[in-house]
Amino acid sequence: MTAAIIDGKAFAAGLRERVAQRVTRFAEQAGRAPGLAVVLVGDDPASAVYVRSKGKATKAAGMGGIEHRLPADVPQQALLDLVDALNADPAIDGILVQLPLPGHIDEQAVTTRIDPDKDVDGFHPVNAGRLAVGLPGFVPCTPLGCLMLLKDQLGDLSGLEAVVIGRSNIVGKPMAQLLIAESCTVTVAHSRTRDLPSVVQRADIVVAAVGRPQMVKAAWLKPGATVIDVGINRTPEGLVGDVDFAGALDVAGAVTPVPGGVGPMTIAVLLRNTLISAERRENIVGEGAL
Ligand SMILES: Nc1nc(=O)c2c([nH]1)NC[C@@H]1CN(c3ccc(C(=O)N[C@@H](CCC(=O)O)C(=O)O)cc3)C=[N+]21
Ligand SMILES: [Mg+2]
Repeated sequence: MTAAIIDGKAFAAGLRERVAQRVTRFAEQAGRAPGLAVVLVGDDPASAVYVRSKGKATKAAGMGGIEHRLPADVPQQALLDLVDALNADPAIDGILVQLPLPGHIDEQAVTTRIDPDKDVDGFHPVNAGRLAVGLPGFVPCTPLGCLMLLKDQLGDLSGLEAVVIGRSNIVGKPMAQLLIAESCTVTVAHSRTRDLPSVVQRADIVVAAVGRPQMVKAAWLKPGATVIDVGINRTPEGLVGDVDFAGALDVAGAVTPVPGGVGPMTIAVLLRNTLISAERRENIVGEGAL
């Protein structure tokens, strides 16, 4: 048996195209483009690469992208002051402060300073709360991108057994909330889980977000399972996910590759969230499905 390879890169390109269509209509009605501010502190090369690709995608979608670079030793107060200024700027619809931040800066303090209605990352506790209770808000880009791929692959998810490996605020917890809302039976596994192989064995859906290269073994999977690999691990052998991809191809029903799976979805959903923020802020009803 050979699993289907879920083409996240192609799905993301389609989503970006649909976003760009709606951006055109937004700009006609609002007299301006949606604006996304990306803040990068320090000069970590991997972060700089992500920020650059976000900037390119933003412009390709017809949006305004404003990049703010601050030195690695910037005082926390200066970063908070910048966030305050972006919160108050009517041309800015979305604010993203690239994580991780240097050790002297309290990430929670920064994330919580962003206006929840410009928080296109969905990291603010108000947005986490909105997701938990089913109110409209911003959903973190990576788990929302995973959900889009799952629904595209499987249709209705109701009643399926889903296992999320990882309990981060950025991926694991919001992923679990989204799957609960789709009426899956959800298990969240983590580093203290006893007998992870047997937990994964019952899953129709596996979302792996642990950050450990090829940690999820093919032998753990239920035959036909749909496997979403959120891991992006840089190894001497190149970029690899959290799942043994080659092995999974023989057992799974469908699996996302790394690269070309979840990663491109993260950026496409960021553009979607920024467009939705702009439409809400200008009271414009978007037309055309996303
Ligand atoms: N506030 C904040 N929001 C984020 O969304 C955020 C962040 N901080 N910090 C860093 C992580 C990482 N991240 C990725 C985005 C795109 C790819 C992506 O496009 N990956 C491609 C290419 C990978 C490559 O070649 O490096 C792929 O998987 O195919 C990956 C990772 C967003 N992040
Ligand atoms: Mg940190």
